[in-house]
Amino acid sequence: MSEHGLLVSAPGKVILHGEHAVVHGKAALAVALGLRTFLRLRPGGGERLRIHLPGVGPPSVEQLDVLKEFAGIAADASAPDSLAVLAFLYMCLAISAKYGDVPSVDIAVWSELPTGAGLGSSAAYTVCLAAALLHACRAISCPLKDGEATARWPEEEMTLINSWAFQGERVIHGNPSGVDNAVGTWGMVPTLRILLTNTKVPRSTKVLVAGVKEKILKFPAIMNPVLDSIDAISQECQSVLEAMPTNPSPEYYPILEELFDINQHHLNVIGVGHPSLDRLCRVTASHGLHSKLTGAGGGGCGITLLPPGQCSLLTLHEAVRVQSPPLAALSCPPADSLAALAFLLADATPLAVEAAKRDLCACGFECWETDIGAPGVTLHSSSSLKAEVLHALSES
Ligand SMILES: Nc1ncnc2c1ncn2[C@@H]1O[C@H](COP(=O)(O)OP(=O)(O)O)[C@@H](O)[C@H]1O
Ligand SMILES: C[C@@](O)(CCOP(=O)(O)O)CC(=O)O
Ligand SMILES: [Mg+2]
Repeated sequence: MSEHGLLVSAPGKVILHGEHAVVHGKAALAVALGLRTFLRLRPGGGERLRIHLPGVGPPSVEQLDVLKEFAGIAADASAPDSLAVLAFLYMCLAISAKYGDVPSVDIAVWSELPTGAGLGSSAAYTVCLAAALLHACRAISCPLKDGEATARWPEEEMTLINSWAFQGERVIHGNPSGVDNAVGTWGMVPTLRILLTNTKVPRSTKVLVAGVKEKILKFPAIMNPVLDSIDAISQECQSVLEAMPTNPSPEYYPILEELFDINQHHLNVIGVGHPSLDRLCRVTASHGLHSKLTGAGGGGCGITLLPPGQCSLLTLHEAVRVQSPPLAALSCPPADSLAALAFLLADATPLAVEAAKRDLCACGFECWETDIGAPGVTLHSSSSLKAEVLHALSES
C-alpha cells in the first residue's frame, strides 16, 4: 500500500432501457459512464469497532435495526449520510464475519457523480467499498504491480466484489436489481454518444422503486403489460445496437429515437416521471433530439441520444437558419447543392446539440456530453490519479 493508501474507483452508469422493469425480472441495457467514485483506504488508528453478527448473508430487517440503533440512526432514516454509514457498517461487519477481521481502517470517498440523480452513485460507492474492504481483509488479491498505473482484479474476484456491492445496494435501495453494481464492477463497452442532463430535482431510488411495486400490486393487469413492453424495447434496442457496428446505416437511428420516446411514455405510466423530465424532453424535441429519463426517475437525470453526423428535418431547419449564406440563398449547380447539403447535414447535429444545451441550461438544468463506456472497478497507483482527486480524498 502506498503512502496514499489503497486507491480504488468505480464508474457510474447510464441505463438506456429497462430501469424499474429490471427490478421485476425484465431485461435492462446499461453502460458504464466516464464519471467515477474514488475511495482511499488507509490503516486506521488503534481504536476499532468490533461487532459479531449472528450470520452473514443478505441483511435482514432485524440486523439493520440493530445497526441503526448502534450508529444512532433513526429507524426510518433516508438521509444520504445515514444510508451511506449504514451500508458501510453492514459491509464492514459482514465481510469481517466471513473472511476475518477487516483491520482498523480510515476510509475517504469522493465522487465525480451527482448523488441521487439516477447515475448509479450508490452502486459506485458500494463497489468501491466492497473492493477496498475485501482487499483489507485479504479476501481478494492486490493485482497492482510496482510501476503500474492501474490494475483490475481477476474475474472470480470481481464476482466477489460484485456480490458484496449488491449487499451494500440492498441496504441503500431496499430491493435493487443488481444492474448498477454489475456495471460498476465490470464496466461496459462504448455504444452511443449521449447528452446527459441533470434536472437537479432530488429523489430517492428506494422510494421510487417502492412506488412502482405498489402500482403493480394495485393494477397488475395494467402494469405488467407495460413492463413486458419495456422488456421488448430493451431487446429491440439490443438487436439494433448489435447490428449497427457491422452495418452503420443511418436508418437505425430513427429506431433508437423512437424506442426512447416510447419508453419515456411507459416510464410516465408506471409513475416515475416528473414535470422537470417532461420539460427536458420537450426542450430537446424542439431541436429534433430524443430523450428519456435514466435511472429511477422522479427528477434526477435524463439522457438524449446524439446521432453522429445525422439530423432530422427540424435540425436541418436550425442549421439553415444559422448558416451563412442560408441554404435558401445558395445558387449553385445541383452537385454543389448536394455537397453543401451534405456539409450542413454533417454539421447540423453539433448545432442542434449546442442549441439544446443552451435551452436546457436556461431551465436551470446542468448538461454535458459524455463518454459512455468505461472500465469497471479499478485499483490505482497514486501517480495515476489526477491531483484534484487526490486532493479531494485527502480533504475528506
Ligand atoms: N460518494 C458517496 N459517498 C457516500 N455515499 C454515497 C455516495 N454516493 C452515493 N452514496 C449513497 O447512495 C445514495 C444515493 O443512491 P440512490 O438514491 O440510489 O441514487 P443514485 O442514482 O445516485 O444511485 C446516497 O443517499 C448515499 O447514501
Ligand atoms: C430503478 C432502477 O432500475 C435503477 C436505479 O438506478 P439509480 O439508483 O437511480 O441510479 C433500480 C434497480 O435496478 O435497482
Ligand atoms: Mg442507486
